[in-house]
Amino acid sequence: MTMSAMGEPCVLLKLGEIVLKGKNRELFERRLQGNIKGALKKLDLKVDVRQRHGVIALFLPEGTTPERADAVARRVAEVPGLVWVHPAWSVAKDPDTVIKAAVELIRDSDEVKRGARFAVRSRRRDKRFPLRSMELDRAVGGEINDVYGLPVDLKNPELTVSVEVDRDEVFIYTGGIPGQGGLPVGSSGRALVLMSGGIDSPVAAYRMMRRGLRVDFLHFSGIPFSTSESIYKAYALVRELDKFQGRSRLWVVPFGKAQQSLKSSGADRLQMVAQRRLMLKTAEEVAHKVRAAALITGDSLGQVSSQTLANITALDDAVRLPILRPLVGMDKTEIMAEARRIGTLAISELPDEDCCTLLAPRSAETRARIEDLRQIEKRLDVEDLAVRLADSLQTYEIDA
Ligand SMILES: Nc1ncnc2c1ncn2[C@@H]1O[C@H](COP(=O)(O)OP(=O)(O)OP(=O)(O)O)[C@@H](O)[C@H]1O
Repeated sequence: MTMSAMGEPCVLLKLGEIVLKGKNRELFERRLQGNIKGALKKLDLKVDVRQRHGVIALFLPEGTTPERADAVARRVAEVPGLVWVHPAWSVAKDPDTVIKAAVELIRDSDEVKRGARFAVRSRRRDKRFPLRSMELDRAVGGEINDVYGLPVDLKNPELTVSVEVDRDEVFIYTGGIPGQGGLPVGSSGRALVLMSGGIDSPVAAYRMMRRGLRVDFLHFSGIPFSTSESIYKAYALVRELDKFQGRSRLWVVPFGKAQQSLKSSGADRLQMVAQRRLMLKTAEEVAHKVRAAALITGDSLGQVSSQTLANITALDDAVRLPILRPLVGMDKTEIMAEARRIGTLAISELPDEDCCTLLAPRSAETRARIEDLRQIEKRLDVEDLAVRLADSLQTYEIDA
């Protein structure tokens, strides 16, 4: 399709919750623009990012193919903060041009070939345009109906032609990709995700990135008593999640010996909760180093024995930083569906040797008493151990 005579290829982005922000809306918008530019770096295409009222328009170089524009749209749709991403055309701001462009826009589409039912939806962000939305709908729709003979169906159209009158131009498009919603990564600060190789923690990370947190990832491996497999898995997961924020970092703590010490100190039925408390204490030390203001875990209430209300209370007691648990009220099936959608499920389902099961007792405590845990920790000088573990970190920078 060549439409260069009538306009420029672009991608129109609809902002999510940012539009509800008051005074600092501009800050959010600027951060979102930065994140979008970062996401597009690898595509090697000169993209001109322009902020409009409630939308962002990405102008692409003249002659950009629709396939290339789609690739830009798909990439940008991964950036949190946007609700819709539409590959579009920007056309001159006068009714005749808009009508012609709309007719041309759909000329080669399957819907025209099979005589699909259609509707035009117009919107004006600039009220000075000579036609009102309804009049624009009728003018564009009438012409499409004349030229192609498509039937109009306003209730349940198979093809929707959208026309948006903006400050300097009019955008027209037919389809779009749903965005991630949420807020721009970084607008809520920074947090540290406790990242196992399982299904839940990557989803928890995604959920909190979408609420505006930039996250670092921390993985505990059973090394030296297990292989490096779980590290590869954590790395693969972080690589997959990196599309949502960019420049991700994975920190790995060899945890096997510490687990062994807990076992030797007679943790017994409390081994799992004691391990998790030590992980959290270590994570808190790491959080201070990377300036993270909260910890994130994939806990979901009642899913496994360590996630009873009593045990969660015992975990919260281990640290001062807030522990965010975005999956706490989600069912496993819901978590799995989301893991599939964000691309982490297949990686999580690969086999590995999780450090937690390494020294798991035959029956685990579901009602851990904080006093008992503190006793075990005192014998081990656990605070000092957490500091030493946090010092033994290995880093992996991800540049997906
Ligand atoms: N080896 C680990 N490294 C880092 N964090 C861990 C590790 N094991 C557990 N966690 C943290 O504790 C949470 C609960 O882990 P647990 O194994 O009890 O439950 P889970 O439902 O299997 O979680 P996941 O599916 O994320 O492994 C995880 O979501 C994660 O945040």
